[in-house]
Amino acid sequence: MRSAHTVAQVRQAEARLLASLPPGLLMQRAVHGLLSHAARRLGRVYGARVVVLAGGGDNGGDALWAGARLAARGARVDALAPGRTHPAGTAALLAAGGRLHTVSGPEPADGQPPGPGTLAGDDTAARLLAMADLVLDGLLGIGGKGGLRPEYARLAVRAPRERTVAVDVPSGVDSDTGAVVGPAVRASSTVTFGTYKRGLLVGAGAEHAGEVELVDIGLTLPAADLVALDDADADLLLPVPVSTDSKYTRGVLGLVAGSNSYPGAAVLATGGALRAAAGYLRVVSTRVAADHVRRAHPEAVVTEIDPGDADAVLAAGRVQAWAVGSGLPADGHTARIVAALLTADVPLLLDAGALGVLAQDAGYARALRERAAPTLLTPHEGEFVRLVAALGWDTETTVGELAADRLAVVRRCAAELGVTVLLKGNRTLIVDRDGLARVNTTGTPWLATAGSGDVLTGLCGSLLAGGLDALDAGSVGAHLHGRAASRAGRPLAASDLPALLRQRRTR
Ligand SMILES: NC(=O)C1=CN([C@@H]2O[C@H](COP(=O)(O)OP(=O)(O)OC[C@H]3O[C@@H](n4cnc5c(N)ncnc54)[C@H](OP(=O)(O)O)[C@@H]3O)[C@@H](O)[C@H]2O)[C@@H](O)CC1
Ligand SMILES: Nc1ncnc2c1ncn2[C@@H]1O[C@H](COP(=O)(O)OP(=O)(O)O)[C@@H](O)[C@H]1O
Ligand SMILES: [K+]
Repeated sequence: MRSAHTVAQVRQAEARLLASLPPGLLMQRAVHGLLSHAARRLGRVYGARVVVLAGGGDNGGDALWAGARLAARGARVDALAPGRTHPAGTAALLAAGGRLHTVSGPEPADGQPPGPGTLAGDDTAARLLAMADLVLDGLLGIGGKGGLRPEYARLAVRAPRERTVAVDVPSGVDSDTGAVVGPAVRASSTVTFGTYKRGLLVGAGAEHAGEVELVDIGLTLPAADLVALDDADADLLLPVPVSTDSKYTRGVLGLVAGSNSYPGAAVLATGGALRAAAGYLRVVSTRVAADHVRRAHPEAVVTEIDPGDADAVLAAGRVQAWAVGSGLPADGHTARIVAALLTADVPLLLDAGALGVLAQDAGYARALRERAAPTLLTPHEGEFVRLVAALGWDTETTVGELAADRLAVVRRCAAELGVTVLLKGNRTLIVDRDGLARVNTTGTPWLATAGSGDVLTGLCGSLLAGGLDALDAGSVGAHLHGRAASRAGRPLAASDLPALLRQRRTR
């Protein structure tokens, strides 16, 4: 399990630790981790060309110190700085034979840098970066605020992604939100200290960070309210049958999905549901979709209903969870079924057409809040925006806020509706009514294909029926869904996913 913390939490933990340690020791712990990572990436340090991008704070200090250690081991190290630099780090680099260039814009005819070293222009900076075997991005860490200033931005955009290691966070990425406003460093790996910063796991920041390595520097942090599951965590949470189980005790899922227009959604959701946790699957569909499901999945128990026949849905039989919406239109028929299922006292997953129904009437908010059993909503971003518009949120503002602080927006929605929200997309977020959050780090952009969300619905519904709470069902479902996608051929079709869900089990 990877835990993420805010800058404020890191600062507090750092202050406590600094008071008990000799000066500079914390930075040296960070430097030690950074150096190991850099040496591993270089393979051979002696003779390698390394460029350090050095901002004015401690993040620059980390990078300069690591540069000094690499220089001492025979690397050719050039530091490029937009202005003044960390004094001790600079002294260490120069003493080890590294060079410092203050980058001033156009090639300088003459002039004095603000500190030691020489003045250099953009062309020199670009040449050194192009030749570098490795670039350490120490422009800005958790002290960064707002978009990069122009003199920082010029260096940031020239760092070659495939050879750049970000120190703590990629410069230009907001450590708390993952938002990227304007130019920012894109790294192929990031070495972060003490804990994951939220911005490394969520939003655009996750994409800029590349692979993230955590270096333990001894910080003591509070329990995290944002975590990412690893394979082992998902495996442990996954319900497995025991010798006393029957198909009923493993959990029965009721899946209301598919329509004449979208029968495939029912087939896909059924495929996902059959390879998760439930021991018995009741699929409730109108005629065309019901026929498709029967043919594709003989093990599903299919009840055929007339459109909108909510009584027939409830009469399909006892279930431990309902999942409704995949392939259903957001119309009056679906509204009747949604209204009936909202009153059912078992966990309920609402997706696609069911979310469309909720978005048409603010009155559903009350029904959601009044439910005693867990509720999981699984919108993609468009569905999310329409859903919260029904709560009176301004659409344009919501879209902007999703880019600026995705986690905060999903938290607000989950709290307001008293439900767990799974917001799909790259780095799917799962947030419960109390604000506890998970971010999914599995998957590939090939999942952006019609129907893959239907498989996820079946999967998460099945996990709810198997007894997981909504936060676990959503996050384990998203984790397994992404893992299946990583194993799929390319291009991926949504119908490839169910069979690939089968291969992961270790228990
Ligand atoms: N916490 C820990 O446990 C440990 C932390 N460690 C390390 O310390 C790092 C934090 O260092 P930090 O506090 O010195 O901040 P840092 O990120 O270097 O930036 C500050 C400078 O940036 C400037 N600046 C700000 N915004 C800007 C912008 N948009 N564009 C341009 N400039 C901008 C700002 O200038 P000012 O606005 O004040 O003029 C200031 O000079 C942390 O990430 C980690 O690497 C490890 O060594 C040990 C353990
Ligand atoms: N760029 C992306 N990277 C990783 N996963 C993605 C990306 N875009 C979408 N996904 C995933 O693909 C699935 C798409 O679901 P959804 O939009 O509901 O599709 P549909 O409704 O057609 O089934 C979700 O699980 C989502 O998280
Ligand atoms: K950085």
